[in-house]
Amino acid sequence: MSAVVIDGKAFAAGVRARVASHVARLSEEHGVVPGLAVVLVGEDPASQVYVRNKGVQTVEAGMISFEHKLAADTSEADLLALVRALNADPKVHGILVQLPLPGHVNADLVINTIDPAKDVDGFHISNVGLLGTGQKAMVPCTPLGCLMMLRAYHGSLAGMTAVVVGRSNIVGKPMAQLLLGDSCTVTIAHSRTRDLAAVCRGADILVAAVGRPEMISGDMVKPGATVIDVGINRVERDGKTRLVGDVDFASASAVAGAITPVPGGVGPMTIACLLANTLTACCRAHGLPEPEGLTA
Ligand SMILES: Nc1nc2c(c(=O)[nH]1)N[C@@H](CN(C=O)c1ccc(C(=O)N[C@@H](CCC(=O)O)C(=O)O)cc1)CN2
Repeated sequence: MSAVVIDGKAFAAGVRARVASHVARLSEEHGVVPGLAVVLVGEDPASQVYVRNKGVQTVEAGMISFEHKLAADTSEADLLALVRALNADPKVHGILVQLPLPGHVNADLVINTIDPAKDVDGFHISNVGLLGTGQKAMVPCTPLGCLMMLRAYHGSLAGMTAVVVGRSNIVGKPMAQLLLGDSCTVTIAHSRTRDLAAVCRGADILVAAVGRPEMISGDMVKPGATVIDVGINRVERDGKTRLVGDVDFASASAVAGAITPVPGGVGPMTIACLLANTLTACCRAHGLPEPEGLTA
């Protein structure tokens, strides 16, 4: 293996520490404490773990955590009523509805009912539009985390060729917008891209967000490229469940210049950036200066 392994766990700890020190100053100097409300509908085991970790890390950062755990058969109308109540609550600066939602609920409707200023996931159509037009937005946490790590590793990204494999609203599309905003030349590739391997081999920065275990192999990586693996896939190996990314780490790390592992790469940055977004939303709500280096 020749690639530098980018330690997302350590990087995320640094982001959380910076958030915590800004939160402490906010409370001392202005008497303001950021509040994050997380809504979980149902009992999906992975979602339960993510929501628990969000609550713990919110409190560790000195913020207030409001958890709303609703039964899987909660009606769409009741969920919308809760979102509207959180919109109106001045102690709540950030609102996150954990995805996926049960099938009987219209996820787009729920997300678009969140006050865009409190939409710390950055999924509301207003924030999507603001990001796409280069205006001040709430930025989705996972792509924001990837951008922070890329900036820290490279300094300027200007002029680099970036390929994002995956076109989801949560990761692929906002990631491409952020890289474009940092003056990369960006291609969004996907499962129907012709000669995907050749497209990927053109990338100085290769972001894999396809949701297919170990699909990106070393022969698809340009020598020296930076590979960011957003995938979180649970697979059965030798009778055990293992977590793997969308990148085949063994072969890709032999070719890449730098690579994020799974676990311990992009994943921990998702919650760290959620805390950063909650702090940003709180500062904006109170007309206070935003924390530097924690936004796009
Ligand atoms: N409303 C949202 N729902 C979901 C989001 C989101 O950003 N907003 N993202 C994912 C889940 N997610 C946070 O919600 C999340 C995923 C992964 C991790 C993480 O730290 N992963 C670890 C491994 C953890 C494990 O063992 O499972 C890693 O990669 O090292 C944090 C948060 C879907 N839903």
